Amino acid sequence: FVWKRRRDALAVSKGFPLPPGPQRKPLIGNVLDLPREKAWNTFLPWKERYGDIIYLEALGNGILVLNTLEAVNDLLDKRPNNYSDRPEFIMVGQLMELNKGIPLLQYGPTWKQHRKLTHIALSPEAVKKYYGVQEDIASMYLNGLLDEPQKFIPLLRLAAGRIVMSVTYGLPVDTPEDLYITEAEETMEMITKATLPGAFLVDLLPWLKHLPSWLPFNRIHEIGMAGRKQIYNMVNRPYEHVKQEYAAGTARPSFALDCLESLEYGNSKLPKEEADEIIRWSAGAMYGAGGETTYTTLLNFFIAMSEFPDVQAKLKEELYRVVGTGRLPTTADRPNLPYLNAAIKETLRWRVALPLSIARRTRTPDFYNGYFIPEGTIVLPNVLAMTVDTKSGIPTEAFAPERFLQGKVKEVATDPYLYAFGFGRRICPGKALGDNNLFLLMSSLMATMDISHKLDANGQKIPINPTYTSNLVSHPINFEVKIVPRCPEAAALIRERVAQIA
Ligand code: HEM
Repeated sequence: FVWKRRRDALAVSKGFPLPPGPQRKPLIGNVLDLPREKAWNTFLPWKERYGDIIYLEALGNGILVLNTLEAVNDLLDKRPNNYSDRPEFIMVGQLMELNKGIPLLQYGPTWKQHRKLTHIALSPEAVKKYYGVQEDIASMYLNGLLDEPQKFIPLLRLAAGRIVMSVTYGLPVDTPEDLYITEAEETMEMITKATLPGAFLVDLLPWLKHLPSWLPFNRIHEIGMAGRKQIYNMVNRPYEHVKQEYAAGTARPSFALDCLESLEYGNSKLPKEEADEIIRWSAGAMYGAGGETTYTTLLNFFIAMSEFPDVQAKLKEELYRVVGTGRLPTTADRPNLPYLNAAIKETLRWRVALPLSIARRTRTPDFYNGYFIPEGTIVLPNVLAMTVDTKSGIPTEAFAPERFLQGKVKEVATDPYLYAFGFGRRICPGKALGDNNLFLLMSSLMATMDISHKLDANGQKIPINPTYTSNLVSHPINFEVKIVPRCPEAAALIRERVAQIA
């Protein structure tokens, strides 16, 4: 550590300063400048003060905030060997062993093996076989809304969870909540809490993990082991289920089945146990990565539709004109729905689900635009800053799909697909699948439901002022909207569609 600091200092003294940022205090650096919650809100105005890249230091750890797409592309896309590692999480990653899954795996041969499987099983071509499952689950969600519209949030969680479970393990679309899904939800909640900054002292002082477990007051290993058990259950149970079905020849199409076949499970060049481990953990990573992101983006869509009824009216007009009112939209309709496609982009931009993406870490020292970036620096793409639209002329706070439509504005806003799903070699491998989730859920909601503010006893609109969580995936909580079928025929359409599900 001392050697590293010396070398860093040397480079700085050679005329390469660290990037600009708030003044660092001796020893503690910028600890007092960093908020405990939603750091992205603090970073946003800093862009104006310090520029496109900002450097901070907290207890000896360097943090680089990249405020523009250009800086992110220059470093994460064009220098992948140096910018594709993840920061080390001691409690969740090492002690609970979550770093066996793709999102936390360090860039290297094991990560590459996992990613190869995701390319085979989640490529835009491969995920076409899940369109039917996604359409079924979207219509089941609408059916749930007919019966219990006030439960639109838990029902959405269930729908997002079912899609991931069906796609990953081939579980039936009506998989009951208590079969794997509740367990996965509880595990994800535990992981989310454990990764909040400051949750565990051992993440700030890694040497604590070497303290023997028998020491009084040392609960690090006990907590780590309990978390590990929970994570192992989440990863193992559905995988063992699909393996049994595979052996019996009854497995439905799924990510796990594709992987088992592509590695010619049991007959692979890789030793069987190694192949087994790779499939188990690459499948096990999907729930955490795919469920919450879909759910969060849709919640923001519900808010936008209530707050911007004129956009909702335009979406409906387009759907009635293109799809008609006699059936629900399917993925095949997508190319004919430009306004809806622009609304999906706008939902990804308006309240971006991962405002700081997923952090990276530099492997070696680097130089960029005359600045020095030390080895081991945590790199945060400031995606929130990228969502600020200064090009189209439409205020950035407005929910306006028009900002992405050629001919409607002088210059279209930056395409959110360039930042919402990550960057470079670690870009989201579930992008095609996740994007189709968004399309099907949003289009079928617009085709059948009216979404608006709830009214109080005096008939006044109840304002929607959600709080946003401070998690990696920041979702809105504590809000309500009114959801009603647009007409009895739309309700009947949903019931008929659900009755067709085998
Ligand atoms: C609206 C939906 C989604 C959004 C907005 C989203 C966004 C992201 C982002 C921002 C990253 C970080 C990439 C980086 O480090 O540069 C990521 C990674 C990842 N996503 Fe997604 N995602 C979505 C859906 C999904 C789905 C449906 C799956 C799989 C079923 C999935 C699987 C993954 C995995 C495995 C990673 C880790 C990749 C790695 O570290 O190499 N995502 N996603």
